[in-house]
Amino acid sequence: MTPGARLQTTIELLDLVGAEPRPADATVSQFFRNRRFIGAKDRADIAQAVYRALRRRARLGWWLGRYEHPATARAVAIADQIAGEGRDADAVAGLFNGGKFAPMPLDDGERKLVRQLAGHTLDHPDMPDAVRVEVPAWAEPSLRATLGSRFAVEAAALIPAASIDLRVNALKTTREAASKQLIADGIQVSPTPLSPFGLRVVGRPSIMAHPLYRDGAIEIQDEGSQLVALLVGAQPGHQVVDLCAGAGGKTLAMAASMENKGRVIATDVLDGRLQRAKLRFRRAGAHNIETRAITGETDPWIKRHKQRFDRVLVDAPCTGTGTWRRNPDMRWRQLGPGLETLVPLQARLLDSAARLVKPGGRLAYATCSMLIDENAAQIEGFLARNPGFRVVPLSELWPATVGGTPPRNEPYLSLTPAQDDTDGFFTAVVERNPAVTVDEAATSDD
Ligand SMILES: C[S@@+](CC[C@H](N)C(=O)[O-])C[C@H]1O[C@@H](n2cnc3c(N)ncnc32)[C@H](O)[C@@H]1O
Repeated sequence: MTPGARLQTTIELLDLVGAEPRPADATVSQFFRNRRFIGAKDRADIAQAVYRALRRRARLGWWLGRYEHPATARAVAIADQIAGEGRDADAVAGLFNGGKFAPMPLDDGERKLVRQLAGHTLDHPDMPDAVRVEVPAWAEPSLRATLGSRFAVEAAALIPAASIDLRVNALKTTREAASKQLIADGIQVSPTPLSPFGLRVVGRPSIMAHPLYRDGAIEIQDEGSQLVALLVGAQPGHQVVDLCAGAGGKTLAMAASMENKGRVIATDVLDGRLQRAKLRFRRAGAHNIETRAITGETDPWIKRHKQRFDRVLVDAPCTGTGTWRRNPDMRWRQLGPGLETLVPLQARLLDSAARLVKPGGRLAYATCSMLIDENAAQIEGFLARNPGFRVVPLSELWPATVGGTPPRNEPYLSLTPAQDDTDGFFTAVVERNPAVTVDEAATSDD
């Protein structure tokens, strides 16, 4: 492809990502599936340019606002090239020549924009803090409340692309053996610092084509997710519920901790996701998982299974603010429900999940959010409503589940990209008072 054709394709894709009501990665994959004639190198360059513009969207938008130019995909691409990449303004203008597959010539407004942007760099001292670190207005107050003086550092760490992490499936192999095989096959990996089952991949090689992936011996899973699943403390023989199991990533990790002994029930409101997860369970050799579609947190199945389970995980639907490194478009386009819907839903999920927990059993609550309203504030609200539960602090939990000492001496685990080089994750574990007998507790819960 010529540079002009690559730029035009980038603009088309930026337009589509903004218009399609689904996550950018789904739009990007579909776009290339429909254009198999685009070679691998061009595809990688175009995808990289699209993601780069999404990661800089606030700053590019700020420049366009400064020069009162509408934020069209063409203008975003122009600003990205000149202010973002430091390319010569005339050379960029020259790509808009209306040639075969190249972008149409610039209009008057765009020509003016090119002149105005010439010589500027992406950051500018007049930019508000939140723009500089790419935080949208809807998340800024909550993120500031959570992070305090670490706001700018943490938000900046959410901008670059995340590494690929693998979880080695202990049902099939060991971390050492998997690591050896991957390295022998030219995929550079190193052990993750916190998860004993994690490998961090260098670069972005294709993992899904590797035999270890096809055999279910490795899964793609952020180190943070691996830690969440470990902290649940599911042991061989336990009865476990993964209430919001989705694609089953954490279900599988728990099944591995249980060595296929005992039972995990994976529930979700989306049956399609559970059906797809089943294939994944099979590939991983996890035989102790049952799936069950539920209608929601008030499903009668929950009432019928009061106090039956040793461990219950609520990996709650959330804003996903901790995953912005992987999904940069999520900052700007709210595809799912907002905080005002999610916070009460999370509280209801917690209260319902609590009903399933045996005396002495544990309820783990996790989000991939970094907002206090979805995290510590939820647990505090839960404890106020459910005095029969106590927090199991990280100092007690970590040595027995992950092993070693926790990264910080805090009651809950709050992983962040700046501190831990993981996605932003929150996990709290609470335990039902073991002294309450099943009958008493069942009555008090009705
Ligand atoms: C964060 S995702 C779960 C990711 C999954 N645990 C994993 O590790 O791959 C949250 C899930 O909650 C599900 N969900 C949303 N509302 C729910 C409800 N009321 N009851 C149960 N699941 C719900 C969503 O369908 C979604 O799959």
